[in-house]
Amino acid sequence: MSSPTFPTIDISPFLNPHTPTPLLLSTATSLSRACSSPGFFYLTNHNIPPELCNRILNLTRTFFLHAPASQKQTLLRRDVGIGNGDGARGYQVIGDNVTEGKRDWHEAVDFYRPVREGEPFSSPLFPSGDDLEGDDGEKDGEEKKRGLKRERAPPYELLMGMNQWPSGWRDTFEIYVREMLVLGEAVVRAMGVALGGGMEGEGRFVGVTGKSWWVMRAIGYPSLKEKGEEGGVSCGAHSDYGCVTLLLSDGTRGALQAWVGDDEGSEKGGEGGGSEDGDGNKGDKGGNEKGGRWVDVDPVEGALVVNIGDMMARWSGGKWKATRHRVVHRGEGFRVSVPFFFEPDWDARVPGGRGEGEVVYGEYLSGKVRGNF
Ligand SMILES: O=C(O)CCC(=O)C(=O)O
Ligand SMILES: [Fe+2]
Repeated sequence: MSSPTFPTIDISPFLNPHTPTPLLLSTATSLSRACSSPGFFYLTNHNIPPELCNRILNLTRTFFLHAPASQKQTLLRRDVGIGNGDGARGYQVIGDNVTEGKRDWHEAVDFYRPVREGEPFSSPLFPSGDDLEGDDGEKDGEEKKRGLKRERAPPYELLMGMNQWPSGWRDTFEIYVREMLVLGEAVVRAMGVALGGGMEGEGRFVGVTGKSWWVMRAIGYPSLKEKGEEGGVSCGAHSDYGCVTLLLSDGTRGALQAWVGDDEGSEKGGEGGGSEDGDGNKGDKGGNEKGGRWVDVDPVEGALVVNIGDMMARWSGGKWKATRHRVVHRGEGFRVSVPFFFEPDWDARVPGGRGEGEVVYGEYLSGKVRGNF
């Protein structure tokens, strides 16, 4: 497969409060070009310390390769109504997801925004608004001081449970989440400028992502070769369905691939046909392979790989693409990646896409996770 020509966006102008306007505008223009086509790009000067990224990847690798089966069993994602299950958070074994009749050859731990007091607002999924968040990294100290912190007890509604942290992960990953939220906000400010045609657009997405219902997946991919699954996929073709995906991965090459070359990668691309995944971050699967090709999106030292999801494609009025991608790891070694999905607020209203009306993001996400779509 030929080398990718994915663009690089230096996001530092949007992280520095003293950046002169012309530089902000030119960054936004480059970003817009990258989001229109190919819909994947490298993000540099993002301010995430390299040591933190390494710690995240090392914790992930060590857990998947060395954690005792009993720990994985304890963290298992469970269905709503079963123990502490919320149908979303927790550990998934290899082969849990099936795409086009083939098992996705990865294991993963999924985390979501902690559920906080009074959130997510008017959702019928969470009518009381009374529960306090027990695993809230951001307000942890403050809540403890005020004597408010307590664990919420199961049973949980769909998506409303507690994050299941492997031992030794929580402190480091919560720092990482905070960094990702700062970065995500900078990226959507730049996107607002890009779509708004000037600096007045900068706040456009801040109001609908300020309480981002983020998702983070820590993923482990054994080589398909080692498992005798050469014909299979590590993660089947899909578009992400939220706003912006910020992907950290190890140095494995030739694994992540993006569909480049036609518009079929956008929201309703392809003929469907993917089966339910329930991963909490996947848009449409399946695909029509005419008129384009799969191109490797190899890791670049110090850069994050970024792509946009279906919700941002909708907000762009179809100008930008939620490019389909997949992972096919047939090389050597065990690959790890940690995508962070910077998503809309639970109650954000997102305009209709092709053939679909407006959606409230939390309801849309619930439908995806429940597998009704
Ligand atoms: O592991 C990767 O490189 C990408 C994973 C992915 O596309 C996803 O989880 O949505
Ligand atoms: Fe994805």
